[in-house]
Amino acid sequence: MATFRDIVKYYRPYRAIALLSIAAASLFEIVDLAVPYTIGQILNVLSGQPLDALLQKAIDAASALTGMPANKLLSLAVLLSVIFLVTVVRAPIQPWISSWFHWDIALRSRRDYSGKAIEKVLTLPLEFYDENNPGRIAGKVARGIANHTWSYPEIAGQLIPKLGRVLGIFVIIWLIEWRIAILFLISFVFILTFSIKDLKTIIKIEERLDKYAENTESRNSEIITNIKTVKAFATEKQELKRQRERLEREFKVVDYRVHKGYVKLNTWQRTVIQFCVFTVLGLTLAATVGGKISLGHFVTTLTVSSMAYAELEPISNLAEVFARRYASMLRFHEFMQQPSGADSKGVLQSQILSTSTTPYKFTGKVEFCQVSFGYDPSRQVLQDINLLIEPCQTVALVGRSGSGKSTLVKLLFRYFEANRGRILIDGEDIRSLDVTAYRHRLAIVHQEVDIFNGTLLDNLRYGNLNASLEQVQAACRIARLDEVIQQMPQGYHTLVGERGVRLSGGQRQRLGIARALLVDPDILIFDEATSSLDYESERSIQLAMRSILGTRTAIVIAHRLSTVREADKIVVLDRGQIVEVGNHAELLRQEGIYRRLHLLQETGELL
Ligand SMILES: Nc1ncnc2c1ncn2[C@@H]1O[C@H](COP(=O)(O)OP(=O)(O)OP(=O)(O)O)[C@@H](O)[C@H]1O
Repeated sequence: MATFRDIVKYYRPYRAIALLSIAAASLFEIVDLAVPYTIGQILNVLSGQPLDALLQKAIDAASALTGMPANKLLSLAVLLSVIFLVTVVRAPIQPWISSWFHWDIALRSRRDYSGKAIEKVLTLPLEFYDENNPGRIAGKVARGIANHTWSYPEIAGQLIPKLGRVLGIFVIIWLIEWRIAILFLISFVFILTFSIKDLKTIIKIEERLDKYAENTESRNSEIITNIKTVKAFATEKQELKRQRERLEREFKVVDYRVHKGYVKLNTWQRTVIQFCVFTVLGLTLAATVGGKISLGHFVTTLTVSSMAYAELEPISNLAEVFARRYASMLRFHEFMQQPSGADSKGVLQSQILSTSTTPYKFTGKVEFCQVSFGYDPSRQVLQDINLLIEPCQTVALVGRSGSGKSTLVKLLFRYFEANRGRILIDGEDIRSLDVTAYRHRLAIVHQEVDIFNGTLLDNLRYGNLNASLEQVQAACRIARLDEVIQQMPQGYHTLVGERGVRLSGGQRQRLGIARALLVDPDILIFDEATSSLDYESERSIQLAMRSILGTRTAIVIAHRLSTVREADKIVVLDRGQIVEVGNHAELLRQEGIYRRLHLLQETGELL
């Protein structure tokens, strides 16, 4: 569970400058108190009452220095100079000494943590993304960072200096009349203690609210991502109703619990404050009438104590705003504490160093030795997998849905680590290799090929930024994408993705194949690459694949057996185990699962 301390740690790199700027801001707030004090003393000069001893000494010193008599005029001149110093002279200095640094630190920290959040996003394990949708993650990060940025200047530049000012006021009143100072202190402690108690309760509700907001955002993002399904099933009304209910629930908590909580807090605070101001007025007046304090001190005490009580409202507002933001800052911290994936150790460092690390080059021989794996260790998804893939062989993985085909590939990519057994590439355990350099030698064509916003060329070069145009064109020819590109308005420079031309499913897959080829991988994996296409697209992709197979190790996961007929080795998986291995003809003779699947498809039925 994250705490306030964890949040403060975000500013640790700027500790020294933060402490200095907070001290400077507090000092300026305290120096400000010289104004009501000096005005009190001016009143004493004007009404012929004695000045405070220290001030009188200063005036005598000024008289000695200038040769002027220590009269009313000199006293007023000295007092005015004090006011000039702490107001006019201070004015241009204050923003640079205090405000500049508060925002500078907040903005630096925002830059640091935005970078760290992206780092986290890039290194979180894949299963995290299975459990949390993009809307939820993006919302958490955006709210957390924004709230951090706004909170720092308010706390460091306002809340703490204001508390410093209240402390200064207490000292002034103490010097004038300690009994009033005690009353002032008690009232302050009382108000602040009860305010903090109330705020703690409200923070708890805010935490709940933050979770509600996250759920709503998460569903919004799902609606946007799955809008085609929403429209196809005509569930707009249903979605709207559900979101409205969520918003209503959020509103009720915000309005009746949080907002009402703040108004109640404000109500009693104001009443108590006004009562305290009134009491101080009564006591100070009594002390003045009783001759215990001068008229100047009466004015000073009354002014500074009113200033102090007036500070209570902004202090409480700042605390309130902080409380509203606190929950999302804690949640952001919890997100940042998520353990990075085991596969990501050193990923970012090795990417930076990639130019200096020697790239791997494999023949493409892969061995799975007694590999067992379960996402949840108590439920094995793969059991005792033993499989040898020779260099440049084409191996097809076949089996019912959920039999573990994709999981096998995920293990090969090191997205997850096997619970038991080893995976070897050219005889080396893949766990002993640098994960980034190793993955650079692998490429996969997914069923759904991701397109990034940019030109076709950017998308093709995604895995290999150094690929020349000739290499790109050659890869596109093999992937049979060249004829598609020729028809595009700007050829390779046509914008695709979010703000560009929409590509069809088949075109996307061919782009995926060309992109994978440009990496020149030692092992190429086709993950059900043709299962969602029409016959013509499927055929052109099969032709593309045919010209690649045999040039490197290839693993094909396919539901349509027609695409794997020509594989050197077909591996049939069933409930996480290899049950049959052989080529097409051999497996047909075995009269096992493969033959049954084959017959099912021959008769036109889908798996
Ligand atoms: N991230 C995950 N967390 C937990 N269980 C998972 C995860 N991914 C897959 N599984 C489970 O592991 C088993 C094997 O899934 P896998 O995706 O490897 O099968 P598959 O043979 O590729 O299926 P399909 O052909 O339908 O894609 C299934 O029971 C599935 O529910």
